[in-house]
Amino acid sequence: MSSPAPYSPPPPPETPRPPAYASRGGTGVLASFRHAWDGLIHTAVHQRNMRVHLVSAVLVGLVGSGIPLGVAEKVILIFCVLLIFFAEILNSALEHLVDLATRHFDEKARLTKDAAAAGVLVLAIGTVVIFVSILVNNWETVAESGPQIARQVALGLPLTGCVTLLVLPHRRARWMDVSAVVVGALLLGALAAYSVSSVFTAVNAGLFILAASAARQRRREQAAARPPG
Ligand SMILES: Nc1ncnc2c1ncn2[C@@H]1O[C@H](COP(=O)(O)OP(=O)(O)OP(=O)(O)O)[C@@H](O)[C@H]1O
Repeated sequence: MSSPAPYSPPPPPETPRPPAYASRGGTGVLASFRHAWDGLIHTAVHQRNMRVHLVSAVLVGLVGSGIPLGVAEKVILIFCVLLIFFAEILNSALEHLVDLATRHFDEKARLTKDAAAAGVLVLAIGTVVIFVSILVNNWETVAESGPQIARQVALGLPLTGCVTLLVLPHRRARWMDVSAVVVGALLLGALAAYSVSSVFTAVNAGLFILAASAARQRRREQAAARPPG
């Protein structure tokens, strides 16, 4: 005769939580884009690793827009960046799915989340290896690009600082975010004027818009979570 299953107390009733972001209706193509954009912003706001990828991608973009690389190298770098973003977004989706299935410790839940996180890790390590190999293979070009590198560092590091500030989860005064957007946009413009690759300039502009949108969404969520009065 099989022994009765051990008693486990019923889970505490879940307190209703406000939606992470306002759900927008609609089923058209435009609505699909908006939902996808909301998902991207939500991942950037709530996933620490996504914020790390975003800042790292800006650094890759600065290298790509400062040093003249071949088409193949550019395509590989952009593809790696996109692949990491894709993996992190999928990892985040899986985490939500697991949390939806169980709010308790569960071995299968742990395996699922760990496997999804491993997928991102493998891609991130691969990207670093590819990035270093590309720089080593183009070392002559890199060595000849001293002034360009100095300019990318002078303009690019403050831009990276602006993006980092925008994605940081800590509460801060509104003027800090506004200043980061204004200064970042000016730096982007200056970098675009000297860029050797319009594709990487566009990538950095896209990442900057993503960081600014994440900052705006975070402020909205923080304002919504604040007790009234
Ligand atoms: N329900 C669960 N049951 C068992 N282990 C869990 C559960 N939820 C999370 N874990 C473990 O905790 C780790 C972190 O899970 P969490 O949901 O906090 O994701 P996270 O910190 O956002 O992860 P990541 O660093 O991949 O973004 C998981 O990789 C897993 O090992």
